[in-house]
Amino acid sequence: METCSRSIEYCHFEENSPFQCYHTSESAHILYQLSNRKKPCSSCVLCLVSVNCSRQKRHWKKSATVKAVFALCRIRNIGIMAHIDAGKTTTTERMLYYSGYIRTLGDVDDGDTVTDFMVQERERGITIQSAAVTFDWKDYRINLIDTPGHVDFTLEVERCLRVLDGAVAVFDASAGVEAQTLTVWRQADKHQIPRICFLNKMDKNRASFTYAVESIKQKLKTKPLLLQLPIGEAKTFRGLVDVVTKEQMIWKPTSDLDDGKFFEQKPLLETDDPSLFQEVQDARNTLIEQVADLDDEFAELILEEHSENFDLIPSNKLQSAIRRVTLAQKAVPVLCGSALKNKGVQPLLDAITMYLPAPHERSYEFLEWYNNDDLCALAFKVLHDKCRGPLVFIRIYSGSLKPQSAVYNINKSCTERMSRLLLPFADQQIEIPSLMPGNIALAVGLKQSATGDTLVSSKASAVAAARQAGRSAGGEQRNTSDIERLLLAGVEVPEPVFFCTIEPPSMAKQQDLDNALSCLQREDPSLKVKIDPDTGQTILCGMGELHIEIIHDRIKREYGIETYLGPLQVAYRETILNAAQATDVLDKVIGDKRHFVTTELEVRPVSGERMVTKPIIEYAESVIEVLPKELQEAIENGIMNSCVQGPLLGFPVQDIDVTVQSLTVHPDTSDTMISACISRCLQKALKKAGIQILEPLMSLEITVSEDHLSAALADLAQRRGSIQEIQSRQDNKVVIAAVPLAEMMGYSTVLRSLTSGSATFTLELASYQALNSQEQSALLQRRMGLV
Ligand SMILES: Nc1nc2c(ncn2[C@@H]2O[C@H](COP(=O)(O)OP(=O)(O)OP(=O)(O)O)[C@@H](O)[C@H]2O)c(=O)[nH]1
Repeated sequence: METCSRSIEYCHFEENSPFQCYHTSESAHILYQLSNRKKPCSSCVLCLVSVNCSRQKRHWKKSATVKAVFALCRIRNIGIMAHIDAGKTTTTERMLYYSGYIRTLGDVDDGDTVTDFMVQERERGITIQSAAVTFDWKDYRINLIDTPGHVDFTLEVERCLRVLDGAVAVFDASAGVEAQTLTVWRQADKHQIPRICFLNKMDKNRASFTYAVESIKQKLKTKPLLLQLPIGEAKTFRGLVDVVTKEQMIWKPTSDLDDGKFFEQKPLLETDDPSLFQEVQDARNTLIEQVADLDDEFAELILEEHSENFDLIPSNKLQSAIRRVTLAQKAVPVLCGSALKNKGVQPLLDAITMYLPAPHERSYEFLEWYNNDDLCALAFKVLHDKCRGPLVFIRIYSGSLKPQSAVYNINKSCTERMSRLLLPFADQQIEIPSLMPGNIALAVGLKQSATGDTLVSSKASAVAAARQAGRSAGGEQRNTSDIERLLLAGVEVPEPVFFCTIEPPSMAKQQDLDNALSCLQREDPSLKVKIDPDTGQTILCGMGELHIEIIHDRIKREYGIETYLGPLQVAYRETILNAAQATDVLDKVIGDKRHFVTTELEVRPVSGERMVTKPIIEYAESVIEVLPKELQEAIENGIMNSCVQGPLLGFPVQDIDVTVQSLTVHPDTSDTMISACISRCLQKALKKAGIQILEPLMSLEITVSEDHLSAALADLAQRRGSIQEIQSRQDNKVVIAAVPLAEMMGYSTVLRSLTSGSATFTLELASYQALNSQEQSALLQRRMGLV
């Protein structure tokens, strides 16, 4: 080891490390990651930049030393995900405390945690926005994202999962797998994210390690690898045994401050507790067999060297095999603890560094399309800061980013300049001189970039990458799909299910409200804002009652506008009952040009398991043979526009097939006129086909004690609910039902009073179902103000 003479703080050099030291400014030096593509020179491994965190002095270390850049293999981009209230925020808070970034432990119930920093989060004790926190643990850089558990904020979870390399799924050990865990687990499957399970709340009365593990096996259909066994359960829970090393970890209060920082770690001996010793021995053998079944390299090692005695298998060999199995997503390590009682979080941090992947261990097909130095980054979240404007969270995959540099936004087709780069420490940010692949940071100064946008070095590099993408797909030519592939897998924004009007206190405030809504939309793509074409009113569309309530609250607190919300309404859909045809003629002279279109369209209902939100567009052979490409776009725009507002109640039209049977267009006709004619013709055809209103059907899961079960069921019967299953979960009953969303307004208050606050529920969109004719005419009358 030698020390770099030009470093401001200090900087170690190590032979053959893939880093090079650069001195870019007076105040800081950075390390440049060479990612095997450039020649290694004498290299920096660690670079420390001293940072002062002046805000939140009570909470934060006065001067936290933050390493500017880490070796790629020592970075972990990790998410914490779970069902609401499983303890994600509490666990994150402990991680920050043990890693030394906060001096006192915050508590969700006292509203003083670091990651739940929005006023609404602190008041309600829930996570709404995902918060990115960067901290270091034993020479590893952990970029951790605490995600919301409430279904109304599922999109927020999805958005974050895309930039993560690994995740910790937190469970309430007394409840096992709950509804929202299943949702986020499926999301993580979709993004192929290796995971670790943490069975939290082992101190709770009904906590059961065995029950929780069984429910992971059954409901998540995964293979749990038990890396720890609890010592005691519920009130007697006091520590863990590491199954791999057979070491016990016991947390004992050392002083008045029972913060769990210090714990006793020593080998578990047979004399300590013979039955626990045997249990651990058995668990280790089972673990070895499980891993050997899933990993050939480990199986070979056992067969060749240790088939006689598993005890002699070195822990590090077993750990490496567990790591390989976890990265390949063949199984999931399971750990346990109690974040609230400060037990088990340090071993969880060790497991994150040991078993979850570094950025370079994940494979991204799109990286092949970029040259080595070319920037490829994803904007995955936008926050609005009153002083600094929009702050864009960026995950960088290749190339590097520096303050004051220009980037090309592929989604927006524009070049933007960022002014500064910041490391996110919950609501505090620390300025950094550059950003290397695998890292997450905040960019200041990007005016256009929104959640989900792909950023590259320049337009030329986007075009070159598109060409490369086209070549690897086997095509010669660059086409739209190549460009689309360059956009790093878009987040699917679910359609909102609720809407209501929103009005400013006076017309003078309308502009301010519009600004606030556009900022909030850039942050949250699941929030939709529309203008009612008949009344001119602004309409707010969201994912649930809580979502709209939070938006309303934020407009008041963050933008100082007291708005009025109209009654919350359900976002229905329209579809057609039969096939029908319609014709239309548009003949208009504007200036010296004659716009002339005649068309005939046929609509047919599409049936199937899955709903088809966008219309399927087809052309009769006689049309497609002579149809120029430019006209096709105008036709499709007309069809899409028409489907946004159905002819009966103005709700989006779904599950339809539209065939263009004939089309005649005068040469001078503009595209707008073609779209208008097609749109009008389609409305006619839809009306003729008979409109069916569809309502959102929700999947409801209520966890309720046996005493209150009948009250909850009786209430459900009045809400047109159909009970699908009643399961037992420890001492509770879990009711799974399907209920129309229209019947669920204010449900949380009703359920609370029916069950004395003991029941919890989750509500998730399952499908859309047809209203019967009585319900449909009642709805029509209500909408027309007749009842
Ligand atoms: N008994 C017990 N309670 C815990 C534990 N961890 C968290 N809690 C409590 O569980 C509740 C929820 O904790 P949070 O950390 O906010 O859970 P969360 O998963 O972040 O919740 P959302 O962000 O709303 O999804 C709080 O009342 C915590 O005090 C634990 O280990 N044991």
